Amino acid sequence: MTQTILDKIKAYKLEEVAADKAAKPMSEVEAEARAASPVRPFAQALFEAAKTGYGLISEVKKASPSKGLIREDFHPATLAQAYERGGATCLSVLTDTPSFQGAKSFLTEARSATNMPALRKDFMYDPYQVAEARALGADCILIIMASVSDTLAAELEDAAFGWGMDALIEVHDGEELERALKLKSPLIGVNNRNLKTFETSLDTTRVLSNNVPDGRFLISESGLNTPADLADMAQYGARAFLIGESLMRQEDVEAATRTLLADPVPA
Ligand SMILES: O=C(O)c1ccccc1NCC(=O)[C@H](O)[C@H](O)COP(=O)(O)O
Repeated sequence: MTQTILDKIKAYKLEEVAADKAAKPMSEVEAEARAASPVRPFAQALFEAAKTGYGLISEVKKASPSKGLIREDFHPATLAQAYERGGATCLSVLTDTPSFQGAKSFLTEARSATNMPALRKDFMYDPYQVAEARALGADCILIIMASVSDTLAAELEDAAFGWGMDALIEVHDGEELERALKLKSPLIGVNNRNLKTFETSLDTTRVLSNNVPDGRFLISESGLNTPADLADMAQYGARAFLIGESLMRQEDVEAATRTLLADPVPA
């Protein structure tokens, strides 16, 4: 069977984590996590923003497997500040290096330059990475249901909650959504991009939104470009969005963020 990009990422990520553990034991990472900047309320910030407008998780993203280099002029702290001035609610910072040209330090730099809560955007397979996320200052972690078992997803979620963080549970189809709903987190991210094929369609949110029950908070992720896209997704119950590429391609990130959020459809 051919390997998907997710399989490849998982393989090198497990090696990376094993090397990290050998270099720095869990006890040291836990000590760093305990000493880190206090947790900022990620989910709560989105719930509040969605009452009167849209919640925006603005992504600090230099490159991707599907698009290659997205932004040459890339300074995480400056970009994060532009997002904040433009009205974003939260940050998402890619910390994976091989596929996204991200870095762990980008998370700390971006978050500490703003007052926004931050998501560690990475591929999580081990509670060690969750403690490390907190040590870097993260307020939320990502759990990609396409890439983990139910048991591991619950273990990662428990670890995040144990550190006082939130967990964004990401799904792309009905089966993953059903599994995600067995977890406790209210944050359900529907990724419009199929991470195995890169095919991106807003139909993913349109279809899956029917099966997101009351009490869960729907976040539409990927492939969102315009205010009309956001208004469209809002008709399906998504009042928060995770957006990277379309904002990262703008010269004036602050103005582009403001424009995107300017005219929300009423809640
Ligand atoms: O973006 C990719 O090409 C990608 C490939 C494989 C795994 C994950 C990938 N992206 C992660 C994301 O989900 C997006 O960075 C995020 O939702 C923002 O999407 P966009 O606004 O389309 O940059």
